[in-house]
Amino acid sequence: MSKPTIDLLPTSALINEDRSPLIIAGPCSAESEEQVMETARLIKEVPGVTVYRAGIWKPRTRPNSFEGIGVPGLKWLKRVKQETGLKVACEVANTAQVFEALKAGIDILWIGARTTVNPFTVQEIADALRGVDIPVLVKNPVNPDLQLWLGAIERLNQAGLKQLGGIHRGFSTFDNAPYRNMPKWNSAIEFKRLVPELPLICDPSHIAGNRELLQPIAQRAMDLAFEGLMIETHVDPSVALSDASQQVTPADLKKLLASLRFSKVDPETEDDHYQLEEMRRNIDQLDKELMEVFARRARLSRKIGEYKKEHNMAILQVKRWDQILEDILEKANKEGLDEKFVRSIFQTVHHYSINIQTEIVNGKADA
Ligand SMILES: O=C(O)C(=O)C[C@]1(C(=O)O)C=C[C@@H](O)C=C1
Repeated sequence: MSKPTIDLLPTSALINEDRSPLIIAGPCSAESEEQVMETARLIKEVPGVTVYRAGIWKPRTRPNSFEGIGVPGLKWLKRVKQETGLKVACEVANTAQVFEALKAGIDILWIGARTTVNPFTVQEIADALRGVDIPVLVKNPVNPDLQLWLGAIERLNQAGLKQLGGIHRGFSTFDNAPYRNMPKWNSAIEFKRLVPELPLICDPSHIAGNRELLQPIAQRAMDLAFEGLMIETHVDPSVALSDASQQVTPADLKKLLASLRFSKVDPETEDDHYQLEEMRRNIDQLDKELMEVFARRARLSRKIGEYKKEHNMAILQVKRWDQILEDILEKANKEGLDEKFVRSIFQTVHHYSINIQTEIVNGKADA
């Protein structure tokens, strides 16, 4: 996947000056003025939180559930801003909502996962924001499609928005257990590799779907050098009108944040990392050796492919493959390597070998 160029401001409301993680907290939905204000007063006391979030319009899967308080809730967010000094953020999903949010002086907007999937809507939102200098966070689309996610960010950027960021809220797949949305950390890592300049915030609440998993997910995000966290926080989650099981109290948010290990992002800025450099050179050497071994294996597979063609033999030799895998896993076990890891590598290697031979035998690779 080619790396897109996103033109961002060097400083933005989405990046803390000291590069500490941006912490966004607040209820899933604004429900009443009292709930919004009470939650905000308590969140204000949680160290690290600088942005208050609340859903004003809620895209619900089924009708007849709470779909958000709508425009009146914006006034409450304005009050939060005035009385606590926290920045305020809400989701927008169409142009009418964009205009209302801008009118109310909302500081940060975000685009939800169900909106990111639709380039028409994203383009309409981008057009509505043309010429407005407001930070916008874009949640990943529901499906694990990085191009769609990047495309939404590019649309906003091309409309002149230069304070942008992503929110990783997990992906909906066939089997999400034990999560509400699969984190697919590899996709997040690939996203970071493609747009390293773009701040990436993790939303453990929507990945987890329950309070219990929040801490390990948030820790993983910090270990993967995410630039921030968005955590749904409600003064009393037991009576929340939406997503009750994934919200925490401000007191629990404080405990959760205090439990996290925040590591230094870029060790290369330090002078004294000879040992690390030495180990990295060794890793680079091993990777080179792995490549050479893969190349030798591929050449052998090609030769076997030619032999199979000549002797009209089937490409897949299932007994042999079964034996190879069994031997490899036994060896992996002895070496103390994770079986799942080794199995998936060798399945990929075998699949590649089958493709090489298919091209030789049939003149084209399979899917
Ligand atoms: O042993 C063979 O017949 C091979 O072609 C090698 C190989 C492999 O790459 O491991 C490839 C295809 C077969 O299904 C089994 C094994």
